[in-house]
Amino acid sequence: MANFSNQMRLSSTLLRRLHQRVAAAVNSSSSRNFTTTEGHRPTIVHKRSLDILHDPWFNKGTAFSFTERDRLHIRGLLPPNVMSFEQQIARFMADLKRLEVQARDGPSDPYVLAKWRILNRLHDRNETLYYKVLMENIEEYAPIVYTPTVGLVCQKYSGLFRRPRGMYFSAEDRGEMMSMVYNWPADQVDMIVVTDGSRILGLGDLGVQGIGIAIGKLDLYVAAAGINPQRVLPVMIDVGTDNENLLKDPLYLGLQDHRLDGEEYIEVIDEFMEAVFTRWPHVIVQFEDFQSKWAFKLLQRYRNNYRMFNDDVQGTAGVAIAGLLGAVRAQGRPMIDFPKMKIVVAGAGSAGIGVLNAARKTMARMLGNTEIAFESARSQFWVVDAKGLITEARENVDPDARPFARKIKEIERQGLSEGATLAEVVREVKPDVLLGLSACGGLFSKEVLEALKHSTSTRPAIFPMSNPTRNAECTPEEAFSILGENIIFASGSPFKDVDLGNGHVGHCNQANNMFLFPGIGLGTLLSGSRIVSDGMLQAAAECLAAYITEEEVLKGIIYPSISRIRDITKEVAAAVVKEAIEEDLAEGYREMDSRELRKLDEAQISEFVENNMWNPDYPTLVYKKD
Ligand SMILES: NC(=O)c1ccc[n+]([C@@H]2O[C@H](COP(=O)([O-])OP(=O)(O)OC[C@H]3O[C@@H](n4cnc5c(N)ncnc54)[C@H](O)[C@@H]3O)[C@@H](O)[C@H]2O)c1
Ligand SMILES: O=C(O)C[C@H](O)C(=O)O
Ligand SMILES: [Mg+2]
Repeated sequence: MANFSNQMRLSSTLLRRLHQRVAAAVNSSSSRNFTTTEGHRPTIVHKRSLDILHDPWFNKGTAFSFTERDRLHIRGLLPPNVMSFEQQIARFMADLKRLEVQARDGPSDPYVLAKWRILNRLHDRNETLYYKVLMENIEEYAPIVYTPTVGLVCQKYSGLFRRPRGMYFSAEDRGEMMSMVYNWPADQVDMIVVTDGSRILGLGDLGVQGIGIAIGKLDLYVAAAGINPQRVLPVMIDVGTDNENLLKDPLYLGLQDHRLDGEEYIEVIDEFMEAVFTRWPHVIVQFEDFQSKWAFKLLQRYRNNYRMFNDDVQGTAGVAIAGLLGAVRAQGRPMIDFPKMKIVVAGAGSAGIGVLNAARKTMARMLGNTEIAFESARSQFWVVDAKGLITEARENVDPDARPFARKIKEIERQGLSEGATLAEVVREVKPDVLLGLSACGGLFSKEVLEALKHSTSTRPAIFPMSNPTRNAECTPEEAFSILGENIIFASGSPFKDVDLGNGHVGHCNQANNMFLFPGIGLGTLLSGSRIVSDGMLQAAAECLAAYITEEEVLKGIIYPSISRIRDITKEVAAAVVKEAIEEDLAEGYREMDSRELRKLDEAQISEFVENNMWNPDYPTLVYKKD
């Protein structure tokens, strides 16, 4: 008994001391005061902006009200849906429970998400270490921070969201963006990747959750292009969502309204562009995963006035051209034979049309760049979308696809008609290349691949370029097992090489715009070009095509391994700088003004690029009072 009461006395003394210590700490702290339990006196804080969000004592995350967000300069630094405490708890619990469900789904699912979470926490804690880890293990972790896992992350973003990253501009922020942009703490921003979340990979409309793709792309900007991580900005423009599940989901972090459309939509994007280019006149804006309907329109609207490009339209086109030229070489033929290739493309969205336009232009250039050459190149393509083969007989054909609609007479001679299935088209056309940008997993079915056996090519090429993995039009196992080893295989998401037995290996290339966009961005930045010209994009694609040696190409290797991404990015950036100088677009970067730039030879341009790439090393820190 005596012992027990002694213990009680001891613990109450301890408690009292603890209280005294906390009270003393609170009183002596200059930045932290606490509300007393009695009443609702405000807490005085001496911080604003990200410092508040990064302080576990004060941070309320998505529960900050709009007036508080304005008061504390954090408007735009959080997703727009203000959540209650109860909703926050429900979101956290749903995420925790989901992990248990996934653990029963199969071994790979929880594994990749768990890796993403661990990497993400490191990203929040120590960026230098994060990028060091990513760069030194790029083959292993690019598929986690980028395609395909980033797709899963976007799908589950409401649950995974912890510390905000990047900026959110929403339809509710109309009229406010010019001031909101100053809430971002960095005075210099080199690269913005922006999405409206309307077509994330092949996963459709993911609304505000699409911010994950902008973050993933910028990870590659840092790791591959050496853009300083303090100068990248992922942006989500939340104009609502047409995803019915998200509209109903009480835990969704974005605006729960249908998407803005027409003029209203354009006004929001215009306002965003004006705001970011006002604060950072030299920034480069990469448009990412906008639905096709807007991808082309916005590109045309901004490309002559702003430093911007659309990765899905232009980056993908360049990567595909490089691969197609590789596929010609892999047959032991010279690149100049490219205009003879018969190409079937499944998918006529932003990516498919981007590839078709660029391939047609490349063919025309090789044929002398005349009107006739451009016209005749058109007949090398057969385009199949969700409604089948596109012909001139199609009603309401999308204006961007119209130039590729086949003439009825032509296709009748080939035994085809409007809306013919992909298998029918492949059977009749016997193409050299079958390229998929349809977001339709398994589209290259057994029947389609069997039909490709009759290709007139000595080494047909199969490009199931849709992402993520589940959306790939076929797997390498399916392609190699049906068509044998004498093919070229290139997919958008990574696959492992296939063991074909007897020491033979079916090589899996990754045909992903990651081999171009970081170099296009870096080259544009360092050249100081005011726009991203067709010539600069073409130079980037040609550089990628030339990067692969004759020996590799004959082995079926038409893209570099991702382990070489930093090196190829440096080369691509140098090619872009060179082209910008030749086109007289280069205005220079920092002390390297346009005159100095023009004096550089090829080797010096490469050196200039390399010297301006950020490396993850710890600098020495010294404290200095403001
Ligand atoms: N590998 C890369 O670098 C890369 C780059 C960009 C886009 N992509 C992928 O390409 C895919 C498409 O992107 P998008 O922006 O063009 O999308 P989108 O939605 O604009 O276009 C999809 C197109 O596929 C067509 N389609 C749908 N079902 C079809 C079917 N059964 N048969 C034939 N066509 C069909 C649609 O009619 C449409 O024309 C996505 O999965 C995306 O991840 C890959
Ligand atoms: O994000 C990728 O992996 C490639 C491409 O931009 C896509 O939209 O699929
Ligand atoms: Mg994309």
